[in-house]
Amino acid sequence: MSIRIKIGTRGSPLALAQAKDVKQRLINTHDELTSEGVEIVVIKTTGDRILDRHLMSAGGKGLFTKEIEEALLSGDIDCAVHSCKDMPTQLPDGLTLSTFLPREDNRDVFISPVAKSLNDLPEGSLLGTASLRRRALALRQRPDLKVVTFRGNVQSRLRKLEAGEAAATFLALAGLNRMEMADVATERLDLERFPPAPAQGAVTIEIRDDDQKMHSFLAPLHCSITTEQVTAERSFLAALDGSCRTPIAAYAIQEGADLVLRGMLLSLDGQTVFERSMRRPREQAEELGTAVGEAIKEDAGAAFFDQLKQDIEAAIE
Ligand SMILES: NCc1[nH]cc(CCC(=O)O)c1CC(=O)O
Repeated sequence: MSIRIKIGTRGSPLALAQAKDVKQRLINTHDELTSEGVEIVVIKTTGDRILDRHLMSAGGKGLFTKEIEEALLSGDIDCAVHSCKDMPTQLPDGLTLSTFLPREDNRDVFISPVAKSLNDLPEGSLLGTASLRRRALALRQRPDLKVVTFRGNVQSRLRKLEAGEAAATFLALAGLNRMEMADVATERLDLERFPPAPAQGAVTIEIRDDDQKMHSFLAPLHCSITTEQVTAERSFLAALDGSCRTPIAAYAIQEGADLVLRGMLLSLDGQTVFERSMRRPREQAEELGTAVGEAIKEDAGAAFFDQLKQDIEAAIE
């Protein structure tokens, strides 16, 4: 009997590259599965339609997953492939992130036609980014820069840069690698100086949580190292702010039997930075994320969060 699987995904070139990668991995690990047996179903999300407003004023991360999750719950698709960093920390009832693929490089890159590095940008240059984290990290180093919101997929952001709408932008190296476009990067930013978003560089597969068959079917694709890292990073995010309206960075790495998580919270102008690094046994990834998040929350204090909220509301259109 032939197997048929429907994989749901957004339609951006990056999302399609990731869905095709999952399809290929499934075919490689399941002899009984043919290319015709796997259908990639492109689903347009609210987030893809809203291009005129800042994402966060329109409602945040869930906008890119809502329609896909509805298709999953209704049985129109069997699984959904996502960039893990775009996933809200809370999923709808009945759904779960069952599988994490081996992680790509999680660093950000700096891209500019006019400067070799962030430090080399002319005084007062325009930076194009919609990410509060990238904005804060850049301003921390270069408070003289001005920020303009860059939305849309990787290709459209690069077109805006080309058209001179900003002097520089930042992108995730992972996405560029997956689209074989890493040569557009001007400078690779190191993790210490420019820490990534929680879960950056990881692809995850979402399924119905009672779908044992799909869970076992996807098992050969699962990477436990990535799962530990991403679990710690997302639990850090959840402890601080599940809504992603916060300039937050985090990355976890294994050191022997331990997992070490570095988390960072910044003011929008990058001039105030709270950071913590903690270690726990690898099987306590979730607790590690919570501990780092709680510690930073306490360091920052309620007044910091009140001010941050005001700054963000004033900054986004
Ligand atoms: N928000 C869009 C998004 N979601 C995931 C990636 C990159 C791929 C990844 O982090 O896995 C990107 C583009 C970018 O930030 O450059």
